[in-house]
Amino acid sequence: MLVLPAPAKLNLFLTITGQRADGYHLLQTLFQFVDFGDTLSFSLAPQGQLSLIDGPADIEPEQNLIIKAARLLQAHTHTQQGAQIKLTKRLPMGGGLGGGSSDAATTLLALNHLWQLGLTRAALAELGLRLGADVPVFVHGFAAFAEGVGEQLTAVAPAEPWYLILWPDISISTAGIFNEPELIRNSPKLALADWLSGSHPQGKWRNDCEPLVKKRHPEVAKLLGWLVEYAPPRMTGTGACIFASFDTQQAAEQVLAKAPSGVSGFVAKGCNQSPLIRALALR
Ligand SMILES: C[C@@](CO)(OP(=O)(O)O)[C@H](O)COP(=O)(O)OP(=O)(O)OC[C@H]1O[C@@H](n2ccc(N)nc2=O)[C@H](O)[C@@H]1O
Ligand SMILES: Nc1ncnc2c1ncn2[C@@H]1O[C@H](COP(=O)(O)OP(=O)(O)O)[C@@H](O)[C@H]1O
Repeated sequence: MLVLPAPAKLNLFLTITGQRADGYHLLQTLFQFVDFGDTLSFSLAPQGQLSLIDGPADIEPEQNLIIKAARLLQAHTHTQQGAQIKLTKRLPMGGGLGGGSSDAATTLLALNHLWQLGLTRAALAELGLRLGADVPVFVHGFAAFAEGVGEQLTAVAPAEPWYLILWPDISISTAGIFNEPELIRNSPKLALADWLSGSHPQGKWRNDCEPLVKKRHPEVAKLLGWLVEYAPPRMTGTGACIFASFDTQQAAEQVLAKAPSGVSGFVAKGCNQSPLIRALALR
């Protein structure tokens, strides 16, 4: 049996610089992983059979990105092999932590290993992009400045602080936010060096989705207003998760312990190499 993590990602900043003809948005974002997420277990099954244990009840197995990733790999390689996959879900869905995309990436890497397919990381990332714009960064597993729809990656090494990650009890649809006419879509496109030196005119840690999400989801605005009393808060992706960085685990835990009722969260360490890649390298 192969047991592997599917870590969360944070968008340390995120701007939208335009839109493609197919409707997808052009982004500039900084992805970093944290050492907390879902866990997946894989064992071999005969005759191409695929099954998922403990998938979220509100997602049909065939709609789950885990099964979609496995089927895509089967179709691409014509393998006759199957798998039984068990999911331990810890990340909130629709939280901007990329849990579904991370589950898909872990599935692609795990089954490539288990089925001995020999596909390269680049080939798996290309397949993954068909499942979601966020999948390639999880397949490559290095902290990255991303452009395009989030798939053009440049490795970077931002500081690795402790993060407090919090969310109100809501789920936000990524497609819903990207479909809103009011969304900021014309941020200036900056060179990576300018981003890193903090010379963005609208602030180094900007997230263009935040003003709209705050307007549509007052719970997020309220939580950002609460966290700012302790540390500068940011939002990841299209929300609903918000986060702040701390020098120590203890400092982050102390704020978590004071979180208002109805708010969930965890403390995790930022990591520039994904826990998934680390776990695979140790095998
Ligand atoms: C916004 C980001 C930032 O990291 O994070 P999340 O908030 O979802 O975690 C991602 O780009 C999300 O990636 P992912 O969640 O894989 O999105 P997808 O499934 O590919 O797309 C969902 C929908 O969002 C819109 N979409 C997504 C990405 C993008 N660059 N432009 C878009 O317009 C499209 O309408 C698409 O139908
Ligand atoms: N294994 C999975 N885990 C989470 N969400 C999944 C999964 N498979 C499909 N989905 C769908 O993908 C959507 C986006 O999920 P997720 O990646 O967790 O959030 P976000 O894109 O906001 O970071 C969910 O609302 C759900 O409908």
